[in-house]
Amino acid sequence: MAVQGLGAIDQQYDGSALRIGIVHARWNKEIIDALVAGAIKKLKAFNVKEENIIVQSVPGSFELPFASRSLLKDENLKLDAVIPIGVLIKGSTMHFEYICDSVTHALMRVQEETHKPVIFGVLTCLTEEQARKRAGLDPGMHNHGEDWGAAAVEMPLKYSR
Ligand SMILES: Nc1c(NC[C@H](O)[C@H](O)[C@H](O)CO)[nH]c(=O)[nH]c1=O
Ligand SMILES: CC(=O)[C@@H](O)COP(=O)(O)O
Repeated sequence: MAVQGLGAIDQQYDGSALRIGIVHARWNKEIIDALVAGAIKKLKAFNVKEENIIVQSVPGSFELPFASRSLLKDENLKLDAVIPIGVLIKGSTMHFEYICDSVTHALMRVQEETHKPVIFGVLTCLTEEQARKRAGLDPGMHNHGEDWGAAAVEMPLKYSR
């Protein structure tokens, strides 16, 4: 079993001045909703204000890079980081592999182009069971959305402000 969860938090972070975007896909809604809730729960635990958490949705994970870049470049939003959230579950074709690979690389490019943290919130699962466990919907693992919320606070406070 892979080591679970973030490494221990290395210092106390105060996210009260941060503005964080969450953009989520609409595929696999029950799992997505749990991951988004986990991310928001952790953002608030780090004092990020509810009004400073901007949540939007896109059709699927393939649209996450475009939306993430648009949110980060939106001068009206003034986001410090974005958490793209998607759940990709292997089907019967190679569609899964191509989306996983392209979205992963595209999200990294958004980070490099915008110089703002893009937290990797995409589950790339072979089964629905794997995805449900990683959203905390079934026992055995924690809600990975909480990890992503914590990372979205740490990174801009450490590197972007
Ligand atoms: N199969 C999954 C998809 N597929 C849809 C694509 O992400 C994209 O929206 C479509 O190809 C139009 O461009 N998306 C997920 O998020 N999860 C899946 O399991
Ligand atoms: C991740 C996907 O695109 C996948 O769920 C689509 O299923 P299929 O490969 O059977 O078309």
